[in-house]
Order: sequence, then C-alpha cells, then structure tokens
Amino acid sequence: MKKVLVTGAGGQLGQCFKKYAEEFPGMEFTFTTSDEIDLSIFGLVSAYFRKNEFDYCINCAAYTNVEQAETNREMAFLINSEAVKNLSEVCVENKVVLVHFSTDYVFDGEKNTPYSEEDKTNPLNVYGASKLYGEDHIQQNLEEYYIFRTSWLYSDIGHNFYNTILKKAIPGAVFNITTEQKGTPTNAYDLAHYVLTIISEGNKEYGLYHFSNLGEATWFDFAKEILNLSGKLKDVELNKDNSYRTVAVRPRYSVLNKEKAGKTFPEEILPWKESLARLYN
Ligand SMILES: NC(=O)C1=CN([C@@H]2O[C@H](COP(=O)(O)OP(=O)(O)OC[C@H]3O[C@@H](n4cnc5c(N)ncnc54)[C@H](OP(=O)(O)O)[C@@H]3O)[C@@H](O)[C@H]2O)C=CC1
Ligand SMILES: Cc1cn([C@H]2C[C@H](O)[C@@H](COP(=O)(O)OP(=O)(O)O[C@H]3O[C@@H](C)C(=O)[C@@H](O)[C@H]3O)O2)c(=O)[nH]c1=O
Repeated sequence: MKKVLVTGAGGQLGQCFKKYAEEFPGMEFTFTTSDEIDLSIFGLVSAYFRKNEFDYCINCAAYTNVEQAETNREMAFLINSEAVKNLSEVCVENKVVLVHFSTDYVFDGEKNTPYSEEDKTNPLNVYGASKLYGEDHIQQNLEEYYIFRTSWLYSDIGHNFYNTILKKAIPGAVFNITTEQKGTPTNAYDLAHYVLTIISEGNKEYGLYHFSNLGEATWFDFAKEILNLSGKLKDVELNKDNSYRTVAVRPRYSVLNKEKAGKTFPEEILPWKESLARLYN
C-alpha cells in the first residue's frame, strides 16, 4: 500500500485528486488543507512528516492569484517558493517522492511553437517568477521528484476561468475576452488522474514534465466553447477584446510540448475540447 499525502487539498486540483482517490485502492490517502499544515512554516511541516510516514507527497498548494501576486509579491514567494523549499527539504529527509505542479507562466511567450522542458524560462509576472523559484528548490534538493508544468487549469471546482464564465453567463451578459494569449486549457481532473496512474504503476522516471490537454486556443476560443457547450452562447454577447486590461503581463504564447510525457507515461492525453465536453456529460 502506497501512502500518499496530498497538500493544498482544499483547492481546485487537490479536490480533483480527492474525487479519484477511491479509484486507486492501492494507495492510502491523507488530504491536508492550509488550516491543518501551513506549508510556509518549516517546523510544522517537518514535525508533521516525522509523525506520519508517507511514500509520496502531492503538493497542490500554491498562491494562484496572478493579478494580486503583482502587489502581494511577498506572499506569492512565501507560498510558491519558500513553502516548496520546506517541502523539498522535508521530503529528502524522510525519503518521500515529491509531486509538484508548475505553470506555463514560467515562459515569456516569445516562441511560436510549443515549449519543451529544455526551453529557456523567463517569467513575465510575479506569479510565474515565484513558481520558477519553487521548481529550482525542488531540483536542487531532491532527486526523486516529479514537476508537472501545466496550463490554464479548469474544472467545476473552485476559482478558474471556466467557473468565472459560467457564473456570469446569465441572459444578456456581455463578455469581452482577449485573443492576445494562446495556450491550452487543461482539465484538472485529467491531470489528477494522470498523476495517480503514474504513481500507482510505481514509475520511477523522475523529473520535469509538461502536461496540458492537446491543441491550442485563445481565452476567447475557450470562453466560446464553454458557452457553446453549456447552451448559453445564444443568450449572451461575446466579443473579442484585444485591450482587456490586467495588472500582470501574461505570455502571448504558452502552449506546452507534451512529447516527453507522451514517451514516458502510458496514459492518453485528450484534446482540450474533448476533455472540456466531459464536464457536461
Ligand atoms: N489554476 C491554474 O490555472 C493553474 C495552476 N497551476 C498550478 O497547479 C497547482 C494547483 O492549482 P489550483 O488547484 O488551481 O490552485 P488553488 O488556488 O485552487 O489551490 C491552492 C491551494 O493552496 C492552498 N494554500 C495556499 N497557501 C498555503 C499554505 N501556506 N499552506 C498550505 N496550503 C496552502 C490554498 O488553501 P487556502 O485557500 O486555505 O489558503 C488552496 O487550497 C498549483 O501549483 C498551481 O500553481 C499551474 C497552471 C495553471
Ligand atoms: C475574466 C476575463 C479574463 N480575460 C483575460 C484576462 C487574462 O488575460 C486571461 C485569463 O484570465 P484569468 O485571470 O482568468 O486567468 P489567469 O489567472 O491568467 O490564469 C492563469 O492562472 C495561473 C494560476 C496559471 O498558472 C496559468 O496557467 C493560467 O491558468 O483572460 C478577459 O479577456 N476577459 C474576461 O472577462
């Protein structure tokens, strides 16, 4: 029986892991939220790992408010970098494999073809920079880790673009959505299932991987498909907006190349529209 700790379990991805737990009877799960262990306090994390034995730690905790990170830099770095450093040190000490998630926002978006794991990073915003520091701590401290860089995560849980669009989609609503960024929407359930399959098979191909659904879209394309599938497209006004104002700069292009993951792991990765449609079935 593999003992698996999921941290940040109250968030979007953490809750997706929780939903799949029963499908993986070979694993014994412990889910913790920020109320139970504040990962930014080393002593708490260290004591918790000494008291409990785990084989894996799946870290879903993060500071994910891209806009607020610009003015709340300290908090973004505390959670996305310092807390990850804490976890990586404690994982080494206790021989725990760390599974962690990072973001397409570590790239500057100057490329026009999908970013691979070898491509140069150059974050444009505080969130992206803080996540990159988190990656570095893991790579410096640990050998047995998986970092999955993913993009545009959504699900029916928590705060994400999908839920923002659906909540606002009352008859007569007007949407102005940017076409200035291209990336890939990724179903958080797909990511959770992908990771659990890897762990359950006892895989030891540790390292940095890119994982998103297949294909590419602008945020406008994504919003259109969400509204279309929900049957609400006809009741709202949807406009392309090339001057939508944000505080944080986002990469113009951040599609991830999934070749490495595809060659290493057996699970099929779905095209983004196909995966999105599954939320409506
Ligand atoms: N959402 C997205 O579009 C994308 C996300 N990612 C990455 O995927 C991962 C999961 O993201 P997602 O589930 O969407 O994020 P959420 O914001 O939904 O969840 C993050 C969780 O982290 C918890 N947390 C924050 N601070 C601490 C702390 N000090 N100690 C313990 N827990 C803490 C929060 O708990 P509380 O609310 O109680 O503070 C929250 O439940 C993150 O690493 C993120 O960077 C990557 C690409 C895209
Ligand atoms: C709500 C809204 C957003 N937008 C734009 C703003 C922004 O450029 C883009 C996305 O908006 P959001 O703020 O919802 O998404 P954002 O917070 O940028 O999402 C990011 O979150 C972090 C955690 C990640 O790691 C990234 O992969 C990515 O998913 O869409 C519009 O054009 N119109 C709208 O009505």
